[in-house]
Amino acid sequence: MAIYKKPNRKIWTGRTSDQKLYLHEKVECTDIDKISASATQKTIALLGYACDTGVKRNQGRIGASAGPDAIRSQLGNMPNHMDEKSQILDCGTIECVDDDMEAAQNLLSQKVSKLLELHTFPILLGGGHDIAYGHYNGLLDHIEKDKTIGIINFDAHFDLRSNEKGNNSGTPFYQIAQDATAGKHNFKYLCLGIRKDANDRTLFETAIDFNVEFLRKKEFNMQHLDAVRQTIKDFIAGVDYIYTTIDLDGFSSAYAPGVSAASPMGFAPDIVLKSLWTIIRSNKMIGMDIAEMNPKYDRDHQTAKLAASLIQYVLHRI
Ligand SMILES: N=CN[C@@H](CCC(=O)O)C(=O)O
Ligand SMILES: [Mn+2]
Ligand SMILES: [Mn+2]
Repeated sequence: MAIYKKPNRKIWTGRTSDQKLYLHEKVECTDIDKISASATQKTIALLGYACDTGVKRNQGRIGASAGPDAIRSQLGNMPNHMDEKSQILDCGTIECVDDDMEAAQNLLSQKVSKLLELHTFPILLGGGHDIAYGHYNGLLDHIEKDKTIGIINFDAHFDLRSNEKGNNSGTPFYQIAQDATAGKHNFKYLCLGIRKDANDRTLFETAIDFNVEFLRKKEFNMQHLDAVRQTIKDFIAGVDYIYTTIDLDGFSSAYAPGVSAASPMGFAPDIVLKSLWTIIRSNKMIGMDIAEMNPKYDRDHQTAKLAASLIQYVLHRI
């Protein structure tokens, strides 16, 4: 079972002003069914995915179910540089009940489709990386049947583990690839930040079998900025829409200690921001999420602040 929990206004606190200088003053809390957005207005819709069942099933450190609220808490106190006419909505959270991750993914998909129908741009807050299966399917259900969604994943991991023994936080892109093989859609997947010390040989083989494009962490840094940009641009040119997913464990633990699987050798934020800009400029992005936020292992809210900063970066530019 899964529950849709309405947004909690109380989480949105921070410095106060009479000019909406801070995001908690700009955010409107609204039930998805009560959204009144228009196609001419830019509306960002935040939706939480409070689930770490996939992490638990994948033998990881649990705690990511508290991720969405940890990100909200940090985002609220950030400066608001959004256009006056644009809106940011907190649309609540999907909660996983009795470890029924599939029900949570399913409900998430339905809500994502609804958010697109309402002309909003969804930014989802995780939660384990199983968020990706629910998010992608919600986007897929909304778009025209002959169109292709390209997935851009910032991650240390492919998350292409077989789901033969069940679904978990390490299987979402394998599940999407399997659905594609069954004829549901095209599978186009670019993974940025892959490392040999974080993926075994079989995962590299699976990636090759599914024609996954990827940049290793040694190629995904500011020294290779032009090549990174070109890879992203070429990938985007071959698809109709982009779904962006950021797994916080792709970042080095120096930047993101609060994750389910620690990553000392991960990438740095600067190359992610440059990449996000390339994606945003394409005007093809229809959804984005931030996964694996685990406040239990965070230090000084550093990871939650990083997640909030990434969202803030997108808010002003999309
Ligand atoms: N979503 C994360 N998945 C990683 C976890 C790696 C780890 O536990 O060290 C994976 O399955 O590869
Ligand atoms: Mn990862
Ligand atoms: Mn991942």
